[in-house]
Amino acid sequence: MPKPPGKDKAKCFAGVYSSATAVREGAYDAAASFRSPTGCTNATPGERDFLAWCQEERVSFPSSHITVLSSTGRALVASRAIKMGEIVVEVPDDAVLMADNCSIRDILEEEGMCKPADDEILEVQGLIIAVMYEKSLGTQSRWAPYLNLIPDDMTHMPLYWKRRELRELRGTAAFDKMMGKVQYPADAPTQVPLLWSEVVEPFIHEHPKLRLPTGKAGYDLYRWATCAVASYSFILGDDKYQAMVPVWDLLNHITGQVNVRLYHCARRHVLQMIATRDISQGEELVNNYGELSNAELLRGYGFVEAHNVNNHVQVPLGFVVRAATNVLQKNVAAEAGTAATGVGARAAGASAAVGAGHGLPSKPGPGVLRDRMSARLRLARRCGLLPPHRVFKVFACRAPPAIMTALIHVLLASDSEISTLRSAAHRAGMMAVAADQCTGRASRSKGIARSRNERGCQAAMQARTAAVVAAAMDSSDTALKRVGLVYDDVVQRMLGRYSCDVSEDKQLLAAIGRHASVPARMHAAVLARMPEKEALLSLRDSISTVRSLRKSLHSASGLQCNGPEIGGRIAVQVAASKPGIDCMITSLSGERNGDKDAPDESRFAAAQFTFGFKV
Ligand SMILES: C[S@@+](CC[C@H](N)C(=O)[O-])C[C@H]1O[C@@H](n2cnc3c(N)ncnc32)[C@H](O)[C@@H]1O
Repeated sequence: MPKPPGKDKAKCFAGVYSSATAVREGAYDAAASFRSPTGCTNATPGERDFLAWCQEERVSFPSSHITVLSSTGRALVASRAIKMGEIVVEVPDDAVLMADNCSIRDILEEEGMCKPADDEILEVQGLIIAVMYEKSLGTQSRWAPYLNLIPDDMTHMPLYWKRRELRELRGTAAFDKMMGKVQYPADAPTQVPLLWSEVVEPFIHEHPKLRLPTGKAGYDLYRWATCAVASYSFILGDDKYQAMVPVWDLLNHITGQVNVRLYHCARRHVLQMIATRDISQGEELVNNYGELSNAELLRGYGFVEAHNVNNHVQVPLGFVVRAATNVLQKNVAAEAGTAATGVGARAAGASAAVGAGHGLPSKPGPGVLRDRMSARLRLARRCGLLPPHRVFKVFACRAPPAIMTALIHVLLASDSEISTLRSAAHRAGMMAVAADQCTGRASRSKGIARSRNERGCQAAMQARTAAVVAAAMDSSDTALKRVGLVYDDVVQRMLGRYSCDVSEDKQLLAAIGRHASVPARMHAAVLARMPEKEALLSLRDSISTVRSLRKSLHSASGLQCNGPEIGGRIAVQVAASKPGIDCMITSLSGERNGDKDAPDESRFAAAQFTFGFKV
């Protein structure tokens, strides 16, 4: 069960939003089409200058114009019907603003803030300083008309929210990321006060000739530039150049409605936006900022959506490890208690039974448990069970990622189970490499160039992953019950971090639906945090029985892989330890290599495939 919110949390919620003075009736038109409570940009005074600047810089968007829409605010809209494949925006390479081409490029380079910097975070800070400097030059900057179009007012971004308002985001991915608690910290805004005091303020002091403001004025400019880079910049090309791209950045994001794609024409040195379908006159040109949840949209862009299929909750790896440690500890304690009172393990109930066979001393010190978890995490890493950026994404109404369940299984495994798992994974990896070498030779003889090493490693990793997932599927009901206890612990802890529970969020949204006036930031916070809680509650449902847990492994939703399918398949079949369990490829897509006589799956040169399990 989730921890009920403490008194202080309930008070904070009720005091601010439910009091008669705060909730005014009639200021919200729920019947109108959705408009994010925060973030819709207004027109800015400099639009005419910007259009003249675009002409000078040969930035063109002949089939569209800037307007302000009631649903998304300022936007780029088709002035006439646009055909699929038409170029709708063209920006010469040298019109973009980057750390590498700004007026203080040499200084930024000397300071290690241009590409390639030692740390990705410094590259982002390099662009932020470039934007600060160009902005501070005023009309002297080559990009002045462009920078003037970026709103001066960025207060929709949570970076400007008051502490009390930020508390409403507690528990969300937005909050954790802003605080630098989870995920890779490079992309802004994250740890802003820290980066200001450790990177940017010292830079300003060391370069007084640049006349960048210091103190509060300096921090204000830094905070604005951070928001501008977070919500208006792009990452270009394989080299991942962080850049401000005029006009490209006038497009809003609407999940599922993207109608352009981005392209770099190296021959003509221009960045292009190309229509991906026919677009009618008056229709908004829509970009895709990524598969982002409301919490992520809010942190990075300051807006939220009404219905966002990308909503999910991010479960930090650390939570899973801590929960597994707790479950182990409780089981050891329960067993010790059982032994002391002489009650049989069966009579002591599930708790003691699920701890059986962990092979730990009756009172393991924190060091013992830590070492044990570290060893299991090393195996998990080798088997591809650690998620990107150390967070698992869990969606409502979808099974939890199979690799998350498999990881918990590994974390709880006894020493003897671990050695069996290790050798199964090793065998699977070896088989994958061997199989890959065969298919690699065949592919090369057909003139398909692929990096053998890379493919081999990828195939081995996938096979090891499949082997440990297969082992988790194959484990006893008792072992899966242990996994369920860890999930319960994770869900409970995560739900306990929010400022209130989901029913309070629902009440608030219902009040908004009844035309109650609620502060915009509060409304946005609810739309960011409620789907996360719903995903956690749905996770709890989907792991409530051993059967559903087993099913979640069968769905193998975390096992979508890119790479050579043959190696994966053979190794997976070898890895399945019990007769009757077979792993097969359930879907294939990719580039066909043209060999009509080859078996079905080998006809794909670099395929995307999904492992499925058949029991
Ligand atoms: C890259 S800019 C897009 C252009 C921006 N509307 C403008 O006129 O300057 C990103 C910002 O646009 C706004 N935005 C983008 N998509 C939105 C949406 N679906 N609803 C509301 N605001 C949106 C947010 O303020 C976001 O920070």
